[in-house]
Amino acid sequence: MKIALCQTTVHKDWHKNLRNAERVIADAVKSKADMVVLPEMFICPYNKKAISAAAQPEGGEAWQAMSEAAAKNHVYLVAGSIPESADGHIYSTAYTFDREGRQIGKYRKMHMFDIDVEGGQYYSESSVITAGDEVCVVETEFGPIGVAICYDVRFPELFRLLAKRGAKAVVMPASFNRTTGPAHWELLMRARALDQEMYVLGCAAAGDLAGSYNGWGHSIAVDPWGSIMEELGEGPGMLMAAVDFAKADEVRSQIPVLQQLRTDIYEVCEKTVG
Ligand SMILES: NC(=O)CCC(=O)C(=O)O
Repeated sequence: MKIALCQTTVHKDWHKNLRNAERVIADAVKSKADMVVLPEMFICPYNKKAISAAAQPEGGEAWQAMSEAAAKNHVYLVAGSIPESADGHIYSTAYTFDREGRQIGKYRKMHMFDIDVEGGQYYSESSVITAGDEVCVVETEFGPIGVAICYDVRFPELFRLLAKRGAKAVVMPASFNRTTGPAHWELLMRARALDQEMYVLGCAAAGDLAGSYNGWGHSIAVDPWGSIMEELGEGPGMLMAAVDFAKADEVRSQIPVLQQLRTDIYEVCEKTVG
């Protein structure tokens, strides 16, 4: 399976970002992508005002454009994240569409990026976004693929749940920053890949020093052995990762940590919410 990570620049005008997304999706398919992934909040700058202004319900203009782009290009599409308005809240939502443009997955970012690093990055995502509470795995003809978003990568429990649901690859729309990016991004992506012996593919927004958020870029593909397959720099670009689900099986059989878990002593289990 070929998965394209499209590291786009995010402009102020969300219509412009949608048109750009349509262009990069078509380009990725020309390069034979089976699935295209876009960055977290690819339609608007990553700040409270822009997120609130671009928020729209499921089925709204951005959803429609992405569904049509998936169908037109006959490709699976993880449409980054889009600010979704629902019940008086805004969620950071990753919709996944199949090759016919049907929605086959909906993931609302579960862990809020609320940090305050002395002399570095401050962010209070929960002041605008409401956290989701459902784990998401989408079915494709290649196998099940998990979806998570950016800060979620710091929570191994979520990745354990995704693996328990059968995921051998997890795709992650993301937008790390220049404080934690250089220190943690690669390390976290490799750690999660190795924990569950799965592919972890992070699609970040391009860095933009003139923008309101200090994005780090560096979209990355990590294999089930924990090796970096490829990593982009800060500018816009596309990374094409060849994902072979048999490789996850191979690593899992050679180092069978997932069978050696001491579930008699500890366990990660999913609680039913609501
Ligand atoms: N958009 C995000 O969730 C950013 C996460 C991040 O930068 C981190 O350090 O974690």
